[in-house]
Amino acid sequence: MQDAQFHSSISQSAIWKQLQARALEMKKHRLADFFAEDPARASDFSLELPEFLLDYSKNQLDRRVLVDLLHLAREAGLEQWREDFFAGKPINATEGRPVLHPALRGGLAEDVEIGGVSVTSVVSAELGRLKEFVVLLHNGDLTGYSGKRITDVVNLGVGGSHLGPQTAIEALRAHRKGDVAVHFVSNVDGAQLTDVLAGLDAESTLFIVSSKTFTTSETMTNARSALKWLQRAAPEASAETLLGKQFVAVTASPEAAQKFGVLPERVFRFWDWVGGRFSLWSSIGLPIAIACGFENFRALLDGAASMDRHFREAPLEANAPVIMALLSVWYCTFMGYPAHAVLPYEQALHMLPAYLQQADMESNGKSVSRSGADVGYPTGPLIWGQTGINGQHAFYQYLHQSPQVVPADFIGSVTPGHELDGHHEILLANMFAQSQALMNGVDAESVARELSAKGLSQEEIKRLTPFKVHRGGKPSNTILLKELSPRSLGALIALYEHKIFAQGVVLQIYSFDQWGVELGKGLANKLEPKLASGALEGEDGSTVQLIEYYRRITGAVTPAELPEVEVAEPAGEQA
Ligand SMILES: O=P(O)(O)OC[C@H]1O[C@](O)(CO)[C@@H](O)[C@@H]1O
Repeated sequence: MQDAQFHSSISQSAIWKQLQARALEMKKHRLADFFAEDPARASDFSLELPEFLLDYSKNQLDRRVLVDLLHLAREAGLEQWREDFFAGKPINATEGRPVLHPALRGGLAEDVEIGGVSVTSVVSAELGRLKEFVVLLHNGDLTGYSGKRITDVVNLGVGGSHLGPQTAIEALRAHRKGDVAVHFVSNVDGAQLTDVLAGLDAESTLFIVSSKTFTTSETMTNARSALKWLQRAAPEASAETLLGKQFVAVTASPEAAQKFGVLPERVFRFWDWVGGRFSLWSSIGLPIAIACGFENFRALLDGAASMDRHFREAPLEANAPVIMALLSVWYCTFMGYPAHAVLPYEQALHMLPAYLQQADMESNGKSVSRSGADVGYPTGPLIWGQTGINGQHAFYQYLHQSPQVVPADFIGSVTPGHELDGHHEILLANMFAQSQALMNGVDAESVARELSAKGLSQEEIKRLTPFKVHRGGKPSNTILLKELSPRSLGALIALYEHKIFAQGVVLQIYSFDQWGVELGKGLANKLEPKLASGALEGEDGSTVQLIEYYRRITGAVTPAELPEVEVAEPAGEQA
């Protein structure tokens, strides 16, 4: 909506062209040399916020590029978009909605009304209900059909209705409260529900059906199977009783939840102005409040609100989410690096890469600009990763020596989340060493020196050197938390949320819709009834073959009905 005021096609702007030229120039520059050329680089290319230090000095750019990127952001109207976002304007234009997840954590400067209703007041009323429920649960006042106290909670939800809560609960291991265990089932593969239920007692298990739409087939199928499990255990109890006592719903569609049979007082709601992948701050966070206590959930919200304030108020050049967004734009769009690794050096953050995969890729994996035209440039990286130490012994080889450059975020904490001596120093030393190694590499001369010191012959040195050279020049950010707490986790996740938004604004795409996931959902619904029987006309050859194979193996149709399929001779055994 602001495009008339700012550059309507950012890739046609002079600053865009300048950045393209700068990218060619920067590719020739040795990353490690930036520090010698610019002694203040480490501190000037860093931001210290209350919860963490963001060191972005190990990136493949100099001050001029940074200035140009900030210029690009201004030309794209980022400051205006930021204002509209916090003011509750309908910036999710393809769905005609505002985007107000900051309101869930007290992150707005001023209240916003939607349909004449204050957002702040509905949020605080719902939080109050959540708190009461958690207190009842922790006090042992909630019972199952037989009167046994609820000891286990199973969250049935997928995507944003799963990843946020589980990521946060894992991250806050050291902050668990109460003795109610929380479990997650996200996959419609019945193996997961079967496994989780195998360890549980039907008399003392509560299910949370978490679904913004309350139509997601995976979640609804799991919910129906969970009810059947209860019914098998308690044939004497009515479905109404079981649903009333042992089901809770979290949804933006309360009518659908009630229709399913959940009692109105057990339906916790959120709103269509909260995107699924940004919903952990809403009632979707109920499992977090159960596992870690309401106070810790509140601290998580407060941490995120502090990042909202920073993002809202800090000038672009001192704004952590903006800087991270611009670096991502730089690599993905100008330098042509399609992937970005998230590497937590905290076991508790092991689910963060998966969480950020949804948050970032479902938001910015787009190919149409806000005008509806083909965007013509990459809009966001492929996010991947896992805990750094495990990655070091798996895929870091690729990071160090592949010709592909994969920028990375190293995330660690100064304070350990345990009491074991010596571990944390090794962990942090590894984190610092890896970003240093990726940046500096090791040249042929140094390799040869090292091999010679080991007494190798000149011939051997010559033969081995090329394999041991690390070209370096691999960029990274380091986010060093003071400690991993509910508050710092909130700030960290909100940092990435705003990075994602700012990147989308600069690249002129809509970050808050996800039409790309609808196609597959629709086709799955269409194919599901065809698995067992029915005509397959109109389906492509591969799909027909897969379904026919399925039918043959399951015996869904007699072999006589199947076309001849040539079966290849088994090949020799392979590793
Ligand atoms: O909460 P729901 O409506 O079940 O949706 C789950 C997830 O599915 C998606 O729509 C993608 O398929 C996500 O955006 C969302 O988080």
